[in-house]
Amino acid sequence: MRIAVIGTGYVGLVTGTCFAETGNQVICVDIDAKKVEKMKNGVIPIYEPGLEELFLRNSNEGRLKFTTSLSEGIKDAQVIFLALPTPPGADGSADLKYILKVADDLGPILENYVVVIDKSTVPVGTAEKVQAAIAKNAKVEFDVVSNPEFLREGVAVEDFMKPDRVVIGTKSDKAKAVMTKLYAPLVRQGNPVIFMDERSAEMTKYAANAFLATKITFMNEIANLCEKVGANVDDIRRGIGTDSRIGKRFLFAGIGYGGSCFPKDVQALEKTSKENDYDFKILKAVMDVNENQKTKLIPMINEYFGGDLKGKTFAMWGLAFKPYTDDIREAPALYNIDALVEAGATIKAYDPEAMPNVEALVGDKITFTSGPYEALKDADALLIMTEWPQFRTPEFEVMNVLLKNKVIFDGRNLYELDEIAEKGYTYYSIGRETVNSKQ
Ligand SMILES: NC(=O)c1ccc[n+]([C@@H]2O[C@H](COP(=O)([O-])OP(=O)(O)OC[C@H]3O[C@@H](n4cnc5c(N)ncnc54)[C@H](O)[C@@H]3O)[C@@H](O)[C@H]2O)c1
Ligand SMILES: O=c1ccn([C@@H]2O[C@H](COP(=O)(O)OP(=O)(O)O[C@H]3O[C@H](CO)[C@@H](O)[C@H](O)[C@H]3O)[C@@H](O)[C@H]2O)c(=O)[nH]1
Repeated sequence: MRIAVIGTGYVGLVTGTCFAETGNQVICVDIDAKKVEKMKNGVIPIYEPGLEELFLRNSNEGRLKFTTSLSEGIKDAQVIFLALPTPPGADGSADLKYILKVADDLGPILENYVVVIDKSTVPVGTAEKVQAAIAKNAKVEFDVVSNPEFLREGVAVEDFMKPDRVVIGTKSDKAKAVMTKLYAPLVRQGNPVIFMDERSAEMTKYAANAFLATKITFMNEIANLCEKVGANVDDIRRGIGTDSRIGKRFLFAGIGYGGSCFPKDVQALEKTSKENDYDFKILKAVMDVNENQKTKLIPMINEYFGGDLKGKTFAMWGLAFKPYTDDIREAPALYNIDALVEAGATIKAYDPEAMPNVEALVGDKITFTSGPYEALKDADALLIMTEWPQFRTPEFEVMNVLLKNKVIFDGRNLYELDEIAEKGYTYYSIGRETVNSKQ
């Protein structure tokens, strides 16, 4: 099949690359000329495990191409994916300007029947808006389909190539046939393609993200209560996660959810509810709890240092919003950097992938080190923001020498309490008893 993908962010690049890998001819279109030039030269613009290999193979074998020209990109395409940003607008609702601009531009240049696919996360009713925007100037038949994407950053290739399910919103039999053929190589037995109408498909995406954000937030609230009653949230997680009705995944308490999706999508769904005269109370509570959770370690840090952080130096391990990505959008680390710098502290940070992105954002507000141990030298404490696997089994003997105080504030519960007590550390974590080795 001949496929055009408009927008080469995370979703566009993974969609284009994976569909090239299944034997299609793919052209990716982006207005960012520098990025397109890079990709034409075989340079992948994001860090995503496993993607570069597929990107290079399919580029080299001529199945994956790049252009800045929309008309060149969509020429002879049978399907056009819209993988464009839908950031929060001033009022929190998803801003559709990128999607509707491309829809406007597509109308006059379509030359034959095509299926236009909304891959972006868009509010209910967007497929109808896209349909109307294209129809204003279209001279040929076309269908607009809602096909939300459920991939997670860090495991995006795996999620895309072996999806739990594919959701397709369309009432057109012609579009259904095209979509079925397109996804046939990706859908394993038992992992279905689920057809529904456009509005339900759009709503499914928000329901999935809001449900997962709520699940995490529920555990964060359980963690906050555990701290007050002297229980251990990790035991609670194991205790409830083994109930198959609850499930083991997305029950990890921590310093809140971040990333480019959960925060904006929960906000957008709440906005949709409001616009439709529905008071979605849970979502408001989820946003409220998550807001506080992100800087949950700050009061603990203040408690330890007697409320004065001026002149203190903190080593920060992890900056990305989650491991295996360089994405820092809504990363809890950024909120902690702001709070600590505001309080007069200095930060030395290390992240295996995300340092260039943070540097571009915060400049010399903090310093960066070439490895995790370099960050510890003369630091008053260690803060853990992201659960990169290399932080899980550190050389405590090396740490003992470098850190000024044997104290760790861990936003990701990386260490067992008895292990850390044995090493002589004071250890603050989430939803667990504080290990106090100060005396
Ligand atoms: N990032 C994820 O993990 C993820 C997963 C599922 C769904 N989504 C959704 O997918 C959508 C895209 O997300 P993303 O993270 O890939 O976005 P992104 O912001 O990383 O990238 C979007 C790309 O679109 C390009 N663009 C903007 N206007 C354009 C135009 N007129 N023509 C061509 N290109 C244009 C930008 O230059 C950029 O490269 C969003 O709706 C998001 O909510 C994201
Ligand atoms: O038990 C958990 C699981 C996740 N998180 C946090 O939740 C956020 C999101 O994590 P994750 O869902 O793994 O990453 P994303 O790449 O943002 O993926 C989410 O957002 C995408 C964009 O919509 C969807 O496609 C995915 O299905 C959905 O999982 C991160 O800050 C994680 O640290 C926790 O705190 N505890």
